[in-house]
Amino acid sequence: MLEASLLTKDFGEGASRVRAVHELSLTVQAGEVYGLLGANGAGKTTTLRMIMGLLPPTSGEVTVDGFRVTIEPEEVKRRIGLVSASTGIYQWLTPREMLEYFGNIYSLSAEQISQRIVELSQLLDFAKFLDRACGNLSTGQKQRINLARALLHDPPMMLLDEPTRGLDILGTQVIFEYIGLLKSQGKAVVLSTHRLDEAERFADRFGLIDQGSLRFEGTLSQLQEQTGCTHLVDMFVKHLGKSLLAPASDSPAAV
Ligand SMILES: Nc1ncnc2c1ncn2[C@@H]1O[C@H](COP(=O)(O)OP(=O)(O)OP(=O)(O)O)[C@@H](O)[C@H]1O
Repeated sequence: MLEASLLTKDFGEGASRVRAVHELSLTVQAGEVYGLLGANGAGKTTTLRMIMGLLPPTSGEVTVDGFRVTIEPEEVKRRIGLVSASTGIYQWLTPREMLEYFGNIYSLSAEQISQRIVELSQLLDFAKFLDRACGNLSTGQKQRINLARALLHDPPMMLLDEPTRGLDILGTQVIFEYIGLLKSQGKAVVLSTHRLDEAERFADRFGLIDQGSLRFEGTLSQLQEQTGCTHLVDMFVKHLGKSLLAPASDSPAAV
């Protein structure tokens, strides 16, 4: 489903040039949750942005469902949904209007849009406030609309960038259920998070990224074998400890 091959991203020029991601390769299959884990500034968001076609890689390639992001970025975008802590909501629109708006952007027909709104409002339990202004909804209710928006075009692949950041226990629970839903629907999921407990609970495989490079990769038992540690948190402290303590701006390798 997803294949990222030797992705590298440099920011800046000359002496101030910084390598945020260095020759990172990973694959994610349909129905699999891949936990992309790393400290602040490790390169997670930069990697996700390259996968989505929002940021051109300095070198390397991403293929989603057979489409190469450097050649057919629109085909790749069409196959990916993004949930990020910073996604905004249109305060003056109702959830129905907002989903109609995004459905049009994704070139869905009016019939497809109204069918998806019915399905998603049942799945994510927001039928009761479909026609209330988003500005008057609670944080948790707005979050459900954002989750629905990411699924509207029924993409086979979902990127979740720190999806529980800033959420309370109930909001976090909604995200947990959402990940379960994505898995049951056979989506390929990349979950980028600092929350190692969350990752350990949901991910089938993990990539531990440090200073832009994937240092360890595998299932929990493979990582346990590779690192000699039982839990993800111990792997971090033992093997990536220095970067956990370093300020974010010091993390990437200067090139
Ligand atoms: N547009 C940019 N220009 C210059 N440097 C950037 C840019 N975007 C990211 N970086 C740098 O690249 C490095 C990797 O950043 P990135 O946001 O990918 O890390 P991250 O793992 O997502 O971190 P966090 O968990 O803190 O969000 C950081 O040092 C960051 O400062």
